Amino acid sequence: MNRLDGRKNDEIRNIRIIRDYTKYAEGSVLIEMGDTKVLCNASIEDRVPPFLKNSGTGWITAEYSMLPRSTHQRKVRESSRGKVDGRTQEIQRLIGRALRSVINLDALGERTIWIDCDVIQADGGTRTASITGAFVAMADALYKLYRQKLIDKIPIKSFVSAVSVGILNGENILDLCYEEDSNAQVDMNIVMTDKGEFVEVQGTGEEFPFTKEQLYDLLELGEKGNRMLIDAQKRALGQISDLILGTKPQVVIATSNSHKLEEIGKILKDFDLEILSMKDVGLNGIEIDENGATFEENALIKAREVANRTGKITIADDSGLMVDAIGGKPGIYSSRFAGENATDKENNEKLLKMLSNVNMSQRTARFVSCIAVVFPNNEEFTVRGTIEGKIGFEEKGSNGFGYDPLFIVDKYNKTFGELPGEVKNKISHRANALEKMKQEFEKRFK
Ligand SMILES: O=c1nc[nH]c2c1ncn2[C@H]1C[C@H](O)[C@@H](COP(=O)(O)OP(=O)(O)OP(=O)(O)O)O1
Ligand SMILES: [Mg+2]
Repeated sequence: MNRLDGRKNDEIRNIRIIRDYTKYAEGSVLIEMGDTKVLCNASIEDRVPPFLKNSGTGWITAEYSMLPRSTHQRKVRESSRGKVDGRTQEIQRLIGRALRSVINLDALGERTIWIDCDVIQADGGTRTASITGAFVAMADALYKLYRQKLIDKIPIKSFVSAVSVGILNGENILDLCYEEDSNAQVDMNIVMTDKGEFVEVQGTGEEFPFTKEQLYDLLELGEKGNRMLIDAQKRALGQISDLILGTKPQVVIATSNSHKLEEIGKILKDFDLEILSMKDVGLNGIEIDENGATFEENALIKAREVANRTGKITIADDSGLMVDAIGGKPGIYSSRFAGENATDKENNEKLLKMLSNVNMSQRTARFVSCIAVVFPNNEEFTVRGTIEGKIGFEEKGSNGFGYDPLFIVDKYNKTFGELPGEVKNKISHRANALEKMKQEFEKRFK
């Protein structure tokens, strides 16, 4: 069957989760599922309803509302009508139940999390989108409490999301839009955790009762949809997701240079990170056009490309040698100094030749390493490290790579080729850049 928007039966609509959407709420998320858009805000209040007073336990409650012009025809505001209708009540209770099911309310302490879901555009599945978005808003709000050290861990037991499934013209379909929903014979909302458990199943076959077999098939489809939604939540939450799940953040080192991979990996050892190579993420050998005008631009080009392809935190390095006597060359062209596929040896020979008439005092140079870090939510930063030295008259030592045998480190009067790797990794341009990166990470990971 061809669906209205060309989707396959088991495909969800395009999902977009935008965090920090408004500025006052502790957690604020705009979730879009196709044309359905819901603003989900989570607010923390330092008290609980009377029935929980002095119990040490927290509470989560939700309100849901549709803006007047979220639908085809204007809908009177419930506040103007003076009462909340049955559908609204039913939905807000559903949202509250779904979120409470995954929170350890004891660990929350005597606090209430208010969840406000306001539908700004409705195209089917507003209650399910509300749950999926509200979970992210709630996680953000709880993370704030955690950062303020008001709670010692985020009291989330599982992720939770919701999706609709249904039977339309005899076929099982996932994530119905409004028009599909209004014509469906069977209509079901499925709320699930990341462990594949059901929190709630609401299914009706008003005109067309359904069989147990059909129910099983629909549950399976719902499971598939929820898995994709929880992936999207994890992506949107980034590091917070790792904190909740107790998993190590995965970081991809986007380099085709095995020496760099080794150096960066060693320097990052004291971080609680899972380091992945290009090979680990199946991107070994991809070509990235380093056409930027600066080290920073090139590092960002590499990191963005791999972050986009993997959805993981990505680190890239763009580095090179700058020699004063030749106006800072080879600079960003260091790896292709003697031609597009030049070897280290060819590059070194070319450099020695260009400097053959330059005496030692004029052979000052520095290595530059620019490290770019790109996060799945498109946040990014760059840092730069350098080390000063001089270019020798001949290659010395066989440690390291690239221009290392020619680069005499001021402090040691030895080349990087002669110095042991441990020494290089403590003082190099890359070590300096990574130290700055570490400071940036500490701001984000603690
Ligand atoms: O510690 C170093 N010791 C010696 N030479 C170095 C160093 N750090 C950078 N260099 C030189 C090697 C290469 O000629 C160029 C980097 O070029 P650059 O494009 O950043 O790296 P790349 O192409 O080898 O790997 P990739 O771009 O996949 O990360 O600077
Ligand atoms: Mg390169």
